[in-house]
Amino acid sequence: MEDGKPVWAPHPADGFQLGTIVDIGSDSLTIEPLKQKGKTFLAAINQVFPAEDDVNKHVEDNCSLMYLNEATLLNNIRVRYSKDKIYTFVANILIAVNPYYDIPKLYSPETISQYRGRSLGTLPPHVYAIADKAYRDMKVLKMSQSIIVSGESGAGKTENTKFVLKYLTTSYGTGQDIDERIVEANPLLEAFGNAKTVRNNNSSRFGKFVEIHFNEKNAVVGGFVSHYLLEKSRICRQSKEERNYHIFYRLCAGATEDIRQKFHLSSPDTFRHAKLGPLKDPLLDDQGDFNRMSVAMKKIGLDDTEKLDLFRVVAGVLHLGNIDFEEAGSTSGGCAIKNQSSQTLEHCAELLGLEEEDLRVSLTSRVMLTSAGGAKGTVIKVPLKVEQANNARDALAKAVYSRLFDHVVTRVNQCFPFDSSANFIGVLDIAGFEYFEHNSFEQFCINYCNEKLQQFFNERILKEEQELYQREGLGVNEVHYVDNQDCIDLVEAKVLGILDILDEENRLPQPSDQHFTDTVHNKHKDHFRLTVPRKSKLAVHRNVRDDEGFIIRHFAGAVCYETTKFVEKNNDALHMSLESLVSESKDRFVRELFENSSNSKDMKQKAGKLGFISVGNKFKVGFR
Ligand SMILES: Nc1ncnc2c1ncn2[C@@H]1O[C@H](COP(=O)(O)OP(=O)(O)OP(=O)(O)O)[C@@H](O)[C@H]1O
Repeated sequence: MEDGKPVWAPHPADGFQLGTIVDIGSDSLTIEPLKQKGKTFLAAINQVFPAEDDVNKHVEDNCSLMYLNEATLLNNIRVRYSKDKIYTFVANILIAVNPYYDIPKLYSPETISQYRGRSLGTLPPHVYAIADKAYRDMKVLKMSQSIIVSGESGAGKTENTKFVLKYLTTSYGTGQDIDERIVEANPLLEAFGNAKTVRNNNSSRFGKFVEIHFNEKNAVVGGFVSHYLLEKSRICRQSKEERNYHIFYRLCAGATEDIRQKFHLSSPDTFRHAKLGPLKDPLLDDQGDFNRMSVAMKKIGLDDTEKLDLFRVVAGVLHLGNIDFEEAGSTSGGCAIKNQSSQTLEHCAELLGLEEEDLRVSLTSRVMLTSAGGAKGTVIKVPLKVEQANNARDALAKAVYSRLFDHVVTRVNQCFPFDSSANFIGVLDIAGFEYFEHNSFEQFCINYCNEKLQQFFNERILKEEQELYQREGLGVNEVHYVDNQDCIDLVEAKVLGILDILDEENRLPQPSDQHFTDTVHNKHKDHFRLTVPRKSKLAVHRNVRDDEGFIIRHFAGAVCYETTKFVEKNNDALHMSLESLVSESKDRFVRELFENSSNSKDMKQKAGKLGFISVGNKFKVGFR
């Protein structure tokens, strides 16, 4: 840093501030802000950085800055953002900042045609430039390519993913129906897999990898969507200010009178699973979205019967949530369905193709096979307590809805079939890093995935690039970065990892969140990445007891997880009586939802043995 020249220094409250150094201490500098003369503040020496000569000038690629440091990189993006230039390159990586409004012409057909066939860097940074590079690389290298989209919840991943799809199908499609179908599949997926959260009115609650397939002549021939675990807990419980999946509200708001009557629908506030969060949001138009979704369904080829099948099951899940139980008042210690719920039970049975009496029995008792004693293998019916029946009801709702979502994805894939393809361009869009005031098992799983993605980025960009520089003899100084393997091990290591500790807890005769949390702390007493909530910088977390939560220091920041319901949320098992009930539904569609599940038999066996199927473990396997 040169004498008298402006520097960037981290202000205690206002981010990096431009100022001059007025005094030098042993480990800190006194900075006088250029805009607030006299209001000096202290900053650590190693966090004060030289500023560019003209801080209002911006460059299209961060790599072209004279000084490369955290402050100059951020300032460049900030200056560009203020001029509606939301995209910035870092060599062949693209940074996008969410503008939260439609920038005129940014994604127009003219802009699409401008980027066609143009090398990276010849036009202003744009997501179209990345899509075109992927296409040209696929063509030249004759290899499939993938684009990874990563960022916090609400950063704009899904929107940019859609721009990539639109760009590729418009520029390199065959002008046939299929191009439009690939783009139109999104509203349907989003209706069933997205929800309003505190961060994002249209937050994807599932991860996806979308492949656009090309033939030998490099023209679009079809697409394929793979999805990763839908956030199931949302189906029965949402945090304050959040909603369930869009489809529940859209169906209530937009269904025709005929459908409303047939499916016994009314306003969302009459349904337990839809009324928790805000019913109305000024930015959400459930009725309009229902109409748009219906148009999209038609465009991708869903006929009326298929549409009604989907809606009927959604209505069934809504009614299921309204079934209430009370103590049976007999010596059995079990429970019964409340009288007020009898009509709901009837509706639910009708919509899901079940016998009302069978549903009643399966929700209030479970069938078990004795495994010991003289009567080995005898079927006995065990009455459920109110709490257990509530759990069984919710487990059924989650199972039915998530199978329905699997079906939606499968059905979407049938809309853009292809016989063969030469290569594909894949776009990975998974739920972004999340941290709230209160974080639970969902945030834990999502952040673990993002930790894995960050590791991939570290390996691919930082490690491999540096190895290449070394091999080619470029005297570039080594860039040190924080390896996050220790954080990943903390979560996924065999036996000692948090996910395995949680699975172990689920297998105990009387699992508890407190015992699980204590075990995590005991097994990782001095782990750099793990600490007790008391150590949080935020007062709200300091009230959380040691056996009620833990803090993990993630690559993107420390997150305090409250472990209440971790054990319950980690268990995906549906008791066998309910599982067989729905698998034998009179309704062909419902029956097939359960028949078609790829590993349902395997799962049933596991659930039978352990009474437990691990959600966390599914995440772990999914992201290997
Ligand atoms: N380029 C853009 N132009 C205009 N609006 C945008 C753009 N990118 C994002 N948005 C707005 O921000 C909202 C959130 O973006 P998006 O859903 O893509 O975030 P996300 O990163 O996928 O979040 P999540 O991880 O929660 O799914 C969008 O619904 C849209 O309103």
